[in-house]
Amino acid sequence: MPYNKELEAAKKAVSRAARLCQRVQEALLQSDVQSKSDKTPVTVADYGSQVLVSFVLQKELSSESFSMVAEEDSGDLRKEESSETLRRITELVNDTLATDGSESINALSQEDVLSFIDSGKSDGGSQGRHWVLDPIDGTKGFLRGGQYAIALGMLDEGKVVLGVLACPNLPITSVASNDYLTSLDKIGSLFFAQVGEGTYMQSLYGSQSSKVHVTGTENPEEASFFESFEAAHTMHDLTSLIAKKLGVKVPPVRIDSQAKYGALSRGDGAIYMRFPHKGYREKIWDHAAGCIVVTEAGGVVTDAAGHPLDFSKGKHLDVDTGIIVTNQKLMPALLKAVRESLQEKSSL
Ligand SMILES: Nc1ncnc2c1ncn2[C@@H]1O[C@H](COP(=O)(O)O)[C@@H](O)[C@H]1OP(=O)(O)O
Ligand SMILES: [Mg+2]
Ligand SMILES: [Mg+2]
Ligand SMILES: [Mg+2]
Repeated sequence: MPYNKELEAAKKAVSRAARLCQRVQEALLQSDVQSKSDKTPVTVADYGSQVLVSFVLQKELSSESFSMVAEEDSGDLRKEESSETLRRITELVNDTLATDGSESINALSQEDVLSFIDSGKSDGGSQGRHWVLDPIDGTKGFLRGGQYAIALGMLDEGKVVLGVLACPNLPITSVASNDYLTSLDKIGSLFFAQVGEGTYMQSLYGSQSSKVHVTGTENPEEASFFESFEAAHTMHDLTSLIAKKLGVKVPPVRIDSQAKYGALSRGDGAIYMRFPHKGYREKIWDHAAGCIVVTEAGGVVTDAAGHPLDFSKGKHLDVDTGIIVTNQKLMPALLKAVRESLQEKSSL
């Protein structure tokens, strides 16, 4: 398969980054939380995860040219007041690499750490290959001890051709209802897909993978839907109006991050809706990996007008109003419910 080598490197990279994130989540200290200039929480784990993914990909694929579009940059970390944070990230990255133990490497210096973060500075686009990384997607979920994902995709000529989602807190069995919050099942799911080859899932700690499919349901009354946990990230009133019009009976399952795409790809729920508040612009790293994981599992991802997502335009995704995800059978009815709800809302 054309992207096998890249897929193996991507799985290795996100699995390592997931271990680093778990260590930080377990020992989450107030001092690990910083604020970027846009006021979103960013932790040593976001930076550390980006360093590890970047490091592993470049090491495993050393013969290929490397371009990556990633969420974090080193600007704030280069400021004097961040020297303790930079020291902690460097220590965390080196400890994670050392406890992995699979190969001997020289410890990374603080300068190496900054430069691995900055190797995610590409703008992507419609030509050549570009990795697309969200080192921690769902930072708010991460800080709350909830769901988050390390999301890594690859673009080739503007199309997403592979995607890997590590979801360290997602049970490997279904999260079809809000009971997942108290699930005692084994947690840690890894989803991966490459174009034309389907989507697979395995435990984050095992190698046995199995093919997954979106649900085949045609009946909205049986369909459950996923949406953001955070009300600031999606209009919960709009999604509940759409769900009502469609005939969905069960309450929404609220999960942080692209773990929603993973859960949908294995049929835990049938619909994912995301309608950010006015003025928010979507980024490619928030959807690239999730999008291919769902489409290769038989699902459909479009904007509110039914257009496929276009990842070839740089860092941003320009979508009409919001993003909707479901299976092929339910999509026509979902699009109709979305259209009617948006009209109703705009006439209020
Ligand atoms: N105001 C906002 N509206 C919508 N999405 C946001 C907003 N602020 C941050 N995000 C991003 O939304 C995604 C999480 O959405 P959710 O968990 O609700 O599905 C994350 O990528 C998060 O960024 P980040 O990667 O920094 O956590
Ligand atoms: Mg962020
Ligand atoms: Mg994100
Ligand atoms: Mg992030």
